[in-house]
Amino acid sequence: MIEVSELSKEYKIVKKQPGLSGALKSLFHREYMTKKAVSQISYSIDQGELVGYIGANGAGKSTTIKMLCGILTPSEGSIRVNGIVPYHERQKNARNIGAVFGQRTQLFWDIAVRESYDLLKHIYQIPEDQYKKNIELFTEVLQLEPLLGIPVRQLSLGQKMRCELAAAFLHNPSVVYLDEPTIGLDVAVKARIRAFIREMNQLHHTTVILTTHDMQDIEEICKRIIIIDEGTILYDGSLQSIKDRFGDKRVIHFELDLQSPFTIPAELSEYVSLQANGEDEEGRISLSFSNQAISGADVISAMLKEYHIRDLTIADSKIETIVQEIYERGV
Ligand SMILES: Nc1ncnc2c1ncn2[C@@H]1O[C@H](COP(=O)(O)OP(=O)(O)OP(=O)(O)O)[C@@H](O)[C@H]1O
Repeated sequence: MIEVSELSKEYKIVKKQPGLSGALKSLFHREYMTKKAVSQISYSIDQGELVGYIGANGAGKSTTIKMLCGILTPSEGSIRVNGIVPYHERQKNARNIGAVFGQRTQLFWDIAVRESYDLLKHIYQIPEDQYKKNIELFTEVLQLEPLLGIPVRQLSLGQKMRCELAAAFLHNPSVVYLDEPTIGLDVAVKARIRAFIREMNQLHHTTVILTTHDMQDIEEICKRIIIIDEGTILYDGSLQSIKDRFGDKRVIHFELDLQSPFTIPAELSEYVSLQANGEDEEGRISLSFSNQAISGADVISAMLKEYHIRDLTIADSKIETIVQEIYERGV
């Protein structure tokens, strides 16, 4: 139902000249350079799939989602969503999709939430019974009742996000794109939002493409993940198979009293590696290793012999660790 083939997107950006004279010069003569944000990606997604679209900052996730929604036109390649080319038929595509983009709102700022929903009902021509049913269900699952009479501008971030999600699903779209739907929210609101997304998928077989930096979102919602790095796909497959493949990876975060720069103790050098961010001024470092090769207890005891450890935490979310490893070292 979503077919992406050899998709690329380049941005044309103005080359900045240094200093005031450079700024003045560029008023008259602009030099451009291109930035390849997405490069030759291909995949297909079936109806009803829950896909996590993940990658480090600047990897190309939002650019891809914007092309899927029809907001941006690809530089090369093609997209079809339910047979529609989104950037050619934006309006037709919009009837089939829902979207939530982080901080931006599709609700009307100055009117009560319920009135925004009424307007969306007219825009999408949602039949009365479907509208009523959805409002009732969404109000219950997302606990919207106390919010419906309030203008969007008076809502907190978490309240607004719950209202946004309801708006995105109101017309029973076949695909919903969610860009960071849980960013900055408290644990209870995150849980409610995740439960809502799962319920919508079960009820209507809605396809959900979710970009997030929160690996708990991925664990709780997605069956498949696509990892993107510098515009290309690093991994596309089931969450379970990546866990099976990399599930032995562990990370321990240490806070050390360092007198000199950190070096890995000789007895660990074969088994552990220092994570890419190295050490910070507080003496914090992270070591990753395979627990097939060495146990966490042995890593800690070797560290204790050489360093004074102020504190340590063992990374608790496996997928978090795996993804960090993949971002740093590839698949
Ligand atoms: N409008 C734009 N003009 C020029 N370059 C852009 C534009 N939008 C994004 N980019 C660049 O394209 C690359 C991919 O950006 P994109 O926003 O798709 O990444 P992302 O994976 O969504 O990142 P994040 O997790 O930080 O949201 C980045 O290098 C970014 O600087």
